[in-house]
Amino acid sequence: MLHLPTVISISLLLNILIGGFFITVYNYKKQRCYLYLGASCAVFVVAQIFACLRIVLDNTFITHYLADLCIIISPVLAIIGLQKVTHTHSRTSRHFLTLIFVSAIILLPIYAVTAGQMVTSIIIATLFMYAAYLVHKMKCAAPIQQKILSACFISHSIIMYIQSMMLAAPHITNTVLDFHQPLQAILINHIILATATALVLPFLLFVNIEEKLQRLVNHDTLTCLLNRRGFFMQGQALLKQGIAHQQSFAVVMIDIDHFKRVNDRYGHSTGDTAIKWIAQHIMAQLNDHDIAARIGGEEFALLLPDQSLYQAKETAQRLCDAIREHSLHFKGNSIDLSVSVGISSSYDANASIKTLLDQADKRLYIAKAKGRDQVVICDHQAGQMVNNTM
Ligand SMILES: Nc1nc2c(ncn2[C@@H]2O[C@H](COP(=O)(O)OP(=O)(O)OP(=O)(O)O)[C@@H](O)[C@H]2O)c(=O)[nH]1
Repeated sequence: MLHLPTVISISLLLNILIGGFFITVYNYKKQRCYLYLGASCAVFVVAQIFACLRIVLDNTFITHYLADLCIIISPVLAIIGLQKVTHTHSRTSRHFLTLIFVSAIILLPIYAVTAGQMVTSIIIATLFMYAAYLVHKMKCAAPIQQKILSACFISHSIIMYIQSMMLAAPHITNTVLDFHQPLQAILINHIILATATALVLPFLLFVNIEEKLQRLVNHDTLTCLLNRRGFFMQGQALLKQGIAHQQSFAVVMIDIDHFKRVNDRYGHSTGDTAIKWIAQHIMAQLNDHDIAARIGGEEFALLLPDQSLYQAKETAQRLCDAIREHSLHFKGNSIDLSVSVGISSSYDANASIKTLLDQADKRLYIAKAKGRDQVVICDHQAGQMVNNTM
């Protein structure tokens, strides 16, 4: 069996370090999830100190009542911190305050007897189950760590339920049962699991935040499509993959016609709505593996894997038709829009997103020059231009 004072000392030290780390991050980033997680570690440390005082202090109000209350408050703070990360905190914080208040009242007459410990175990077992559910629901790019954290919370919850049953057993069966050893083992497990949870949590949070930052860096906030950077990154990866499978690729450049007039006539906010409206039309034409981006003010780009030039032309044509045939209705105005499209395609193993985009841009320029609202798939070649004029 592990030596209890050693386990407690290591746990205290780790929780102080991790709590201090969270508070430092909070001071730097001002994100309240870190404050709650830091506070959770701090309260866990206080709970352990209160509980350890049993050795030298004969005051059950501090060593049992306050210790138990802190043991309940610590996971509550961790859960609120987790909810702030997952944005699921809307109304539950008030419920947690009520839970702490009700626990404080229930424990008051029973904290010095076994029932107090039992109630505390059941409350924190339930809190840990809820925390496991929150972690399980989290969208995260670190599935292994997410599973480890979930497993920590679930096993913690199970041992707390077992502890409450062991504490209740002698009273229910009316016999003297000696659970001293197993209860001590549970206490050690409880301390180890709480500390392990505090260790895995920061990693998961940083992966989560890194993911959000990546999203912000690679996506356009107005349309939620990829931005130019995201298009180049994802596009190049997709292109490489496709070349390995000898797939063809089409790159499509789309530009809204006379967009300046929309801004000048209806205002910039209507212009923004028009950009979003066009983005929705674009999304409606895409297959699962296609990628779409807003690569400039009123310029969009698509990468259509496994589509020939002519298949891409059909897709672009459908898009042109849909935009022309519908009007944008906004703030009492009915606005007619159209787009011009240039497409390039390649089977070439040396093709890059940049060269395909440059070629598509050239063809887009031709579409504009030819009168807009049309798809062009070929440069001037031998005096002939293959295009589709409306
Ligand atoms: N509302 C809004 N307008 C934007 C945004 N980004 C760029 N623009 C506007 O888009 C317009 C682009 O104008 P131009 O490049 O002259 O092109 P155009 O008027 O669309 O004409 P053609 O492309 O030649 O058909 C400019 O007026 C920009 O101010 C944006 O995010 N929101």
